[in-house]
Order: sequence, then C-alpha cells, then structure tokens
Amino acid sequence: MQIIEVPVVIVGAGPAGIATAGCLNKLRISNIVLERDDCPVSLWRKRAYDRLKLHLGKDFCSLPHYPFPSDFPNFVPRVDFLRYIDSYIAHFNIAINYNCSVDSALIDQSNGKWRLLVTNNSSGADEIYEAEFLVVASGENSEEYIPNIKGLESYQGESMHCSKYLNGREMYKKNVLVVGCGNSGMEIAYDLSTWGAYTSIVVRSQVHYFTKEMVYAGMLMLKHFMVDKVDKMMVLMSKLKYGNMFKYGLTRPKEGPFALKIKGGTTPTIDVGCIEKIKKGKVKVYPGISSIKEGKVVKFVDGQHAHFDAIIFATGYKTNVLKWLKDYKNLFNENGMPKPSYPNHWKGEHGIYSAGFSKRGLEGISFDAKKIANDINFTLTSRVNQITS
Ligand SMILES: Cc1cc2nc3c(=O)[nH]c(=O)nc-3n(C[C@H](O)[C@H](O)[C@H](O)COP(=O)(O)OP(=O)(O)OC[C@H]3O[C@@H](n4cnc5c(N)ncnc54)[C@H](O)[C@@H]3O)c2cc1C
Ligand SMILES: NC(=O)C1=CN([C@@H]2O[C@H](COP(=O)(O)OP(=O)(O)OC[C@H]3O[C@@H](n4cnc5c(N)ncnc54)[C@H](OP(=O)(O)O)[C@@H]3O)[C@@H](O)[C@H]2O)C=CC1
Ligand SMILES: O=C(O)C(=O)Cc1c[nH]c2ccccc12
Repeated sequence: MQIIEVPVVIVGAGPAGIATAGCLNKLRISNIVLERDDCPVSLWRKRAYDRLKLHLGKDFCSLPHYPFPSDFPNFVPRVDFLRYIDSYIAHFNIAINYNCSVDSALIDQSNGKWRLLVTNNSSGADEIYEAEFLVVASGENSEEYIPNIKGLESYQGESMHCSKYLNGREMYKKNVLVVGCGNSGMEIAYDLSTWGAYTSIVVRSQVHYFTKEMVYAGMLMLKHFMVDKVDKMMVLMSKLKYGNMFKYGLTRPKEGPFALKIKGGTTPTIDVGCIEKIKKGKVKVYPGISSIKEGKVVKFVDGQHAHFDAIIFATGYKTNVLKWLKDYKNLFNENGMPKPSYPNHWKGEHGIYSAGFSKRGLEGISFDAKKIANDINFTLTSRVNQITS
C-alpha cells in the first residue's frame, strides 16, 4: 500500500484542527487535516440544535489571525459561525481530506515517525499516512455520553442524546424529560417549552447560572481582577437577577464559577430563558433518576415518579482518543484527556500535540493552535539552522 508522507498530520476538522492548520499555513509548514465526516465543523453543522449561538462574546471566540467580520452580532449564531469557518478555510487555503477516519496512530519504530491507518469512508479503501508531527484535534466532545440507568434498555418512549436534538417541533403537548442542566440541557429544556412540550429537567448537582452578558462582563473583568473578586461579582449579579432558586430545585456551588472552570473545566450554565420558565412552573425540576419502570415511567431519587413520552440525554460527552491513538501515554491519560495540566497540556514527546483539550472553549483552541504551530516551526527552523551553520 502506498504511504502518504506529510510533515504534519492533524486529526479532526473542527475549530481546533482548522485553527492549527491555519497557523501552520501562515508559517508555510505543509500539513493535512483528516476528517471522518464529509464536512468541516460537523459538531456545529450536524450535531447541534437549531437555536444554538456562541455563548461567549465574539472577541473570545475567533480563531487566530482572522477576526469575525465587524457586522457579525456579538453572540454569533450557529449559521454565521459556520460561514466564518468556511471563509477561514478558504482564506488560509487549508487542505482537508474528508471521509477519512483515523483508525489507529502509533510510532513506527523503524523511523520514529507517526504512522496512521485511515479508512476512506467514501471509497472503503485503507490508507497509510506518515508524519513527523501528529496533532490530535479530535475534540473533547467526540463521543456522546449516556449514563447507565437501571431500566433504560426497556424504556418504551423515544430517547436520544442531545446531539440529535434539533428543535421541539415534534414534541408539542408531549411529556419530555431533559437529563442534565449544563448548557445543552438548560437550553434544550427552554426550547422544548417554547415549542409547547410539557417539559421537565433533571438537576442532580449544584449549578451556577448567569446570563451571557454577565459571563461576558466576567471575562472582561478577568483581564484586570483576580478570579475570586470576579467570582464574587458574578454570584452577586446572579443573585440579584434570579434570587434564591432553592425552592425550585437549584442551588449554587460554594466555589465560584470561574474558579470551578479553571480548576476542572466545569462550565457555568448560561441561561437563555429556562430559569424564568422554571419560576413560572413551565419547566419542572426533578432530582437524579433512580430507575426507569413500566414502559415510560421514570422514578427519581426522592421517590417521585412520572410518565414521559421522550427523554433527552444532555449528559455530556467523552473524547475518543484512546480508541484510535495507540501510543497515547506520553500525552494522554486513561480518560483520553491530556496528562499535563493547562498551560502545558498541548505538547507531548515524539512530536505529538493536543489542540482543543483544555476545556477552555474556542479561546483555549486559539491558544493551542498558535503554541503548536510556533513549536513545530521552531523545531524545523532550528534543524535548518544546524545544517546551514
Ligand atoms: C453544542 C456546543 C456549543 C458550544 N459553544 C461554545 C461557545 O459558544 N464558545 C466556546 O468557546 N466553546 C463552545 N463549545 C465548546 C467548543 O468550543 C466546541 O466544542 C468546539 O467545536 C470544539 O472544537 P474541536 O475542534 O476541539 O472539536 P470538534 O468540533 O468536536 O471537532 C473534532 C473533529 O474531529 C473529528 N474526528 C474525531 N475523531 C476522528 C477520527 N478518529 N478520525 C478523523 N476525524 C475524527 C470529528 O468528526 C470532528 O469534526 C461548544 C460545544 C458544544 C458541544
Ligand atoms: N451555546 C454554547 O456555547 C453551548 C456550549 N456548550 C458547551 O458544550 C460542552 C458540553 O455541554 P453539555 O452538553 O451541556 O454537557 P456537560 O458535560 O456540560 O453537562 C452534562 C450535564 O449532565 C449531567 N449528568 C451527567 N450524568 C447524569 C446522570 N446520570 N443523571 C443526571 N444528570 C447527569 C451533569 O451533571 P453533574 O454535574 O451532576 O455530572 C451535567 O449537568 C460544554 O463545554 C458546554 O459549555 C453546550 C451547549 C451550548
Ligand atoms: O462553552 C464552553 O464549554 C466553553 O468552554 C466556553 C467557555 C470558556 N470559558 C468560559 C467561561 C464561562 C462560560 C463558558 C466558557
């Protein structure tokens, strides 16, 4: 089989892979992006709900060396973000091989290079790529996570992960349970309710909630003030706007929102109207699920039970790194996340890098892409300098 040799292979054409390719192209370093899907940014194009907008202001979400157009709104809608990515790809002349699933990547002991076995999903053919540098950009959100709930296998209603949810058109007057109160769960519960579904949401842990304007203000304040000061302001703003939500089933964590984000990557929930719906009784809050019984009945840990026509699991994602990256141990841990903590998470040994694994959204992705391209450039130029001197 013919081996395709490239200096840099990037796995994944999401924002992280594309940003890294853009930075490398700017430095004239040849690279190829391999993408299992048939389009770029498939998470945003195919696995996100209709009403999705960027939650952070656009100054925190643009990719390197290419700001958003000035006429874009501050909170960019999904379709405009896709337009922006398409023009980023054209501007930096980024080469992407679509329908290419990377099945395995390991170090070829004979020459020390990364060897990738790839299935071309359109032709069915196998391909081999070899590269000195490997950029893992397959995403923190590459595998849907649905918890193991007792009785779920015998549930007789409709159940899906939120990445399959587009809108609530089909849910009018149906009893729908959303599991999870992260950004996906809270927004989907709001959306369902606006489409006329009888909506409930499972909130099993403490949660911070803010408007997107509050988070934007917080991000700006972080440029000048310490995290604990900003966190105090954030919680104060949230209390002033929403009050105490204990009686509705929501309690705030003791630790501040940005401290939690920095420590573990837990993202505070950005409220797009769900809290108001909860207060008005339009969205009912339940605690954790204990089991699913008798066709469509869900039992909760406090003993309540109710009947649901559909369950939407907004229970998060996992990475798929360990499924295909065989020589992972010099950069990734057993959960498929980088071993070194931020800001050292982006580089391993033997020319391996991670882009988009710092739980810092698009801002973190820009940081990684620039670091990786500069580091590869440094390695290559130092070698040329050694040869010429
Ligand atoms: C619904 C949603 C909304 C978000 N909104 C924001 C926001 O407003 N602001 C913000 O800063 N962040 C946001 N994020 C977080 C983050 O910025 C996005 O998830 C972003 O898309 C991550 O980019 P990525 O390139 O790292 O991963 P992805 O976008 O997941 O891209 C990874 C790519 O790799 C491909 N791939 C995976 N495995 C393989 C393989 N083995 N072979 C070939 N290809 C492979 C996938 O098909 C995918 O296209 C959001 C996340 C979600 C889920
Ligand atoms: N517009 C935007 O910018 C948006 C951004 N996003 C981002 O995408 C990423 C993924 O978000 P999201 O899809 O919300 O996933 P998250 O991982 O952020 O949230 C998962 C939620 O599911 C809950 N959960 C998990 N397992 C169970 C269970 N067995 N029973 C009950 N609840 C459970 C978690 O609760 P617990 O804490 O108890 O584990 C948590 O509330 C995040 O970074 C998010 O910020 C998502 C949507 C929109
Ligand atoms: O949407 C996400 O998960 C993000 O990581 C974006 C993000 C980065 N920093 C933040 C701080 C507060 C809320 C969202 C984010």
